[in-house]
Amino acid sequence: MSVLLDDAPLLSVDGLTRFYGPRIGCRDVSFDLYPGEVLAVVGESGSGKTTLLNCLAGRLPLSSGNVSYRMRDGVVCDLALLGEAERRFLMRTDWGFVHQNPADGLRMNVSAGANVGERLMAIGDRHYCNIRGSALSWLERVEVPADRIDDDPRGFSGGMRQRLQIARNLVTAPRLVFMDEPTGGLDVSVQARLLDLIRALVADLGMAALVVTHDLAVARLLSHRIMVMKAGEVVEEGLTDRVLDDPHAPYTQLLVSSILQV
Ligand SMILES: Nc1ncnc2c1ncn2[C@@H]1O[C@H](COP(=O)(O)OP(=O)(O)OP(=O)(O)O)[C@@H](O)[C@H]1O
Repeated sequence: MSVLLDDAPLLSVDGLTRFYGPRIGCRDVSFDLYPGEVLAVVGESGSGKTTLLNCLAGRLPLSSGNVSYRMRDGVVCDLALLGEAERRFLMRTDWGFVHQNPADGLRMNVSAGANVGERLMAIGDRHYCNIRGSALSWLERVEVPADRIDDDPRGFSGGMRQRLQIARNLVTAPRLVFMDEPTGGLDVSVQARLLDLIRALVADLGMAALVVTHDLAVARLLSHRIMVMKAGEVVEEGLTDRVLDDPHAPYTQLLVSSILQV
């Protein structure tokens, strides 16, 4: 995949380190993410992918390092200095977070339409007809049948729930979306359709995304760039096709040749 990049990074990460007591979660991770760019983070279980994602999304405090984000008005903010209310506002508007388990990202006891509409209300939309109309068009976009708009997601299949979670996240046109194993736990055929959908939406909306996955095929399909982690540290980073076709680090070579089960 290729992408035309803005010249200033959206997210800049410098020396991000997170310990759990004496145990390393991730150490000295640095990278820039540009608008419209999709970065995959891969590595075997315990390599620090989730820790990194949670630190970036403000769900875990850093032990050291710095994460800065370029706001819509162009101002670059140190995320550690944002207040809780500002961070929550960012999370509801300019960012999305797609969880592996849709139940973690949806309100399971409210309707599909309300799940999507709620995010619009968070950015100030109060007009019922507009909200319902946008919810309906997003449900169509993610291939949830329109006649399910008033049903709650408890009655949805795993794939439908995940598509609804994606609609809920994308309805506010976020500039950055974090995805944690977005197709994990789904049947292979459901995964393939969902991946096509995510790929098309990310490209259409021009969002940046950070996708954590243990599946190199997912990384290949979705990402422009890939970062390979081992034992909490980045061992290789580069354009996805280059890294997967010509891995330099011995660990990446093992991953690619599937000797390691990630
Ligand atoms: N809450 C915690 N308390 C203590 N150690 C933790 C905690 N969460 C993660 N760790 C440790 O941090 C390291 C990185 O774990 P992390 O969950 O980030 O890896 P991962 O690559 O996301 O793994 P998986 O793919 O299995 O989710 C591991 O050694 C793990 O045991």
